[in-house]
Amino acid sequence: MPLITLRQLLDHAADQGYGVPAFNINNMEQGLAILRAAEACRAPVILQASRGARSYAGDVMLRHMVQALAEMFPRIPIVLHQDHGNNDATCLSAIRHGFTSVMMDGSLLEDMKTPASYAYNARITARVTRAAHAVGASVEGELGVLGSLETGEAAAEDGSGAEGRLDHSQLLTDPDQAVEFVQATQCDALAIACGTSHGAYKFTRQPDGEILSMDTIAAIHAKLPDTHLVMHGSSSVPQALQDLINAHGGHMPQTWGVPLAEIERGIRMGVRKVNIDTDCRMAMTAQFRRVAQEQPGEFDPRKFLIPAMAELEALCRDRLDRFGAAGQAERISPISLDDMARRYASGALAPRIAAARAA
Ligand SMILES: O=C(CO)COP(=O)(O)O
Ligand SMILES: O=C[C@H](O)COP(=O)(O)O
Ligand SMILES: [Zn+2]
Ligand SMILES: [Zn+2]
Repeated sequence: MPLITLRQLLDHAADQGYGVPAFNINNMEQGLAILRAAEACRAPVILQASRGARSYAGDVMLRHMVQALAEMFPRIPIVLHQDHGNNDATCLSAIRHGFTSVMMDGSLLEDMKTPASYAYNARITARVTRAAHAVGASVEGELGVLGSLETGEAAAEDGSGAEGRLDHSQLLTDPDQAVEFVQATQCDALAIACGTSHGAYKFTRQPDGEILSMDTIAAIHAKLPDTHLVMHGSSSVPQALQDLINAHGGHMPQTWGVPLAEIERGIRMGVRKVNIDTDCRMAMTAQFRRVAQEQPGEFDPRKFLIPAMAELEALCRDRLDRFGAAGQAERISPISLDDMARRYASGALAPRIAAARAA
């Protein structure tokens, strides 16, 4: 089937009460593993490419790769989403290359390091949303800066993250401002900050409410019950993968990610898109290390990539299952971008925030 939009998928997920993992993709092996998982559990899926992925693989390669996946897995609804777009050009060029959805991350300036003002964020997100909706594509905005409530820092290892120390007011999305932001920008989905951060080193202990603020999500959902919320930095950093990496020559200091039970709780509170990259990286790397150590004479890359794909497929299957996306694929028939554009133009897809105003 043709690629579908994020908005169509998340409206369905909200209606049926499930969440959708958004897996980052850079190459064919990740694409095959993710789609094999989706096919096995009959789930829709979001593939997202960062700016780093676009320069690693190239826009033409990514476009054709995802088209090939859609052709190979015709029963699976696929969204192709730009992860952390930093300006209009990144988002609009993604749409030109066949992405059906973009994230305009105006919580940081274009350098993706400097926290931006609310006014800047609202202005650029509204502008990108107008342009994207004119051609039927969806937009995810972000309010609040991702970073650790333990240290006040964003993970430096990753392509997108604030530099310097942040205070609690920056690290936790303000629910009232979230209402204002959705109204001002008309975005389709809202990424929120609640103490998660990108990369493997999110928490120095099993997180509790002090350092992973699920209450923030509950408060935003209470004010914006119809807005699709997005959790970034949602890898669980499984102990088994840390152990597998470390047992085969790796050196990852002990760390904790976002417990799956907390993500499941988030899904019950309006979280519809759950961003996972680090876990996918760890799954493949663990198998690369295992094969390299157990078979030091091996030099065929496929002998590394085949078990790496199997490990990633198992991880993706687990997430699609646990978030409730399994079995949903056949319930979705694609709405074209042109039709989505008409629906936006008619006002039918405008954010519903009356309940928030009344509160
Ligand atoms: O949020 C992400 C991509 O936008 C990925 O987060 P992780 O680093 O936790 O996988
Ligand atoms: O935004 C976070 C993702 O993990 C993408 O990372 P990347 O920029 O290294 O591809
Ligand atoms: Zn951000
Ligand atoms: Zn992210």
